[in-house]
Amino acid sequence: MPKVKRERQGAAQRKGQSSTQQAVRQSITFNKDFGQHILRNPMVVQSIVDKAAIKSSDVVMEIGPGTGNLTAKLLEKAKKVIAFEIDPRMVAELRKRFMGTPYMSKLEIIVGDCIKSEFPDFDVCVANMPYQISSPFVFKLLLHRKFRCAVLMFQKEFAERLYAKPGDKLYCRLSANTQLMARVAHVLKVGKNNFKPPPKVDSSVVRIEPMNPMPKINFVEWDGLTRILFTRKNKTLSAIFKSKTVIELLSKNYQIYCSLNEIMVADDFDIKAKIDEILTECAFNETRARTMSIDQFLKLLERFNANKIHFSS
Ligand SMILES: C[S@@+](CC[C@H](N)C(=O)[O-])C[C@H]1O[C@@H](n2cnc3c(N)ncnc32)[C@H](O)[C@@H]1O
Repeated sequence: MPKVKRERQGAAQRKGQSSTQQAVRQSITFNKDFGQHILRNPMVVQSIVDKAAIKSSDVVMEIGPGTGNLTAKLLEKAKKVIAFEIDPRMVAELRKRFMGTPYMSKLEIIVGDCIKSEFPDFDVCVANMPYQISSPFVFKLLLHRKFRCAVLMFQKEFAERLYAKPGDKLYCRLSANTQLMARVAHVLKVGKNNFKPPPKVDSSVVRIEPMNPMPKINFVEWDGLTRILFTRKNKTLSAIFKSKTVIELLSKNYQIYCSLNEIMVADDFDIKAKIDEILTECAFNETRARTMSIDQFLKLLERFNANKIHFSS
């Protein structure tokens, strides 16, 4: 072994690090394209695992185990850990780290992109994942539904949008979509220096618990409504539903739904009058998306759909 490697190893041993951790430190160059920022603060690792409240009967799905700092703690608690890792070099490091330990039999590694792969059955999800996949991952996870909780690290600003409340500056479509399907709580802020190499941004950990039962709604309709409202989140609903583009879209769908139900085909005037009636009945004329609660969106959607006004054709 070259002299410099032996010396580094000696220093690491004095700091009480295991030989597997040292091997990892010496052999990997981190790939920015895969968002590889290794969590190196054991206290943060422990807080994440504690918040996940893992039972000994749980299957944990981990996204992006990297060199395995979180994985090691998850394996201590869970019945099984299924880890998605896109980078084969990291997979090799993981195998090196856990090979020959009692944990290896509890660890299943899926080599590939977690966004493009089907999720296995799991109870708890834990992830310090690359921030570029945050948004598609959250939606994939929420639509998967069948899990108890997820404890996830995100870029701080993304996390803040997940749990922002109506009226908060960061409240947006992401907040409403997420909170429709889950309870989201902030767990911990994590500064850049807790990672190696340090990212350019600060991070936050959130805990997500899917609603049980999930609201029984048509998500395409929900998405259509919230998309229209949040792209104009500072405008009153009354102004939004007077806009030519919005009325054109809704009239087209209205005609389709009316003819499906063998109702006489309506013109733009009919739909405008109906929308006016609904907004007045719900007292939403002066309401703006940026202050609307999930229940208010649901109420508006229900009233629109009950009157054959749809956001998808
Ligand atoms: C921020 S690092 C975290 C590593 C480790 N969990 C930790 O906390 O130290 C993100 C990890 O996710 C992996 N990764 C990136 N994109 C991925 C994807 N689409 N699917 C699965 N893993 C991915 C990277 O290779 C990297 O190991």
